[in-house]
Amino acid sequence: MEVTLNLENTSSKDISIMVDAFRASTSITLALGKFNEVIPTFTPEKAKKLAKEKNGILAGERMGKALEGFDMGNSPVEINELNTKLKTLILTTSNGTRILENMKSTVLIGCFINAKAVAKKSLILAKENNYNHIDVVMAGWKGNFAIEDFLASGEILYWIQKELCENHTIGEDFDISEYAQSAILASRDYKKLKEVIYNTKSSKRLKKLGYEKDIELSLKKNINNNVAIYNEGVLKLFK
Ligand SMILES: O=C(O)[C@H](CS(=O)(=O)O)OP(=O)(O)O
Ligand SMILES: [Mg+2]
Repeated sequence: MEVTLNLENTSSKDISIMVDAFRASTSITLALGKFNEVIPTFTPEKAKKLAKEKNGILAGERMGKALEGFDMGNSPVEINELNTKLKTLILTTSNGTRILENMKSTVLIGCFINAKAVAKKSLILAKENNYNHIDVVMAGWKGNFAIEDFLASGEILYWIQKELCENHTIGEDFDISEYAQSAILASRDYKKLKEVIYNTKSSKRLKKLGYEKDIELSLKKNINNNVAIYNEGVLKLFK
């Protein structure tokens, strides 16, 4: 079993865990507690068209700001407070949903709030399908490194490493890349982690737009067991 970490593009044909802590992964994870399915689109135009066809809630942002004519932006707090009978959420975001387009492996969605759950599910999926490569893929910001995704990936990788160490021998049965090991090490001091993330460009941009509560919620560790799996263009709960 090979466990790696990448930015934006996956190196695995087996399993990729897309990590966009602020905010697409957190939004999708919480949305699957409200909706049967989340359909990510790569453009706002496609999102509008699909929302009509599917009679779904239309959610999306660019640069953090809710898109004109949409029902809502990409706020996990707002998604969590939704009260709707509709069963489909259409979501288009600047980074997280966009990078799904090029992923040819089985894709799970990870973030701080479901880190332990997505780590466990990825190993179950690997075992069931005889997969040998789990790649954690940071969404970043417009192709650039974003520390919140690095540290959220570190939390997910910590649980993958813990599970593997309990049942296997490192270096013989599995290998964790040095990049992935760096994320695990960097994510261990939770107090320091929150301090650093609250002062990032992403946090400053979201605070300026009035989304401070999204930052707070997205940084909570392991409060939710929803794990989304991406199949034929649709995100559903991986049961
Ligand atoms: O909606 C978000 O939080 C971000 C946009 S930005 O980084 O705030 O500009 O999109 P995401 O695709 O969730 O990273
Ligand atoms: Mg983001």
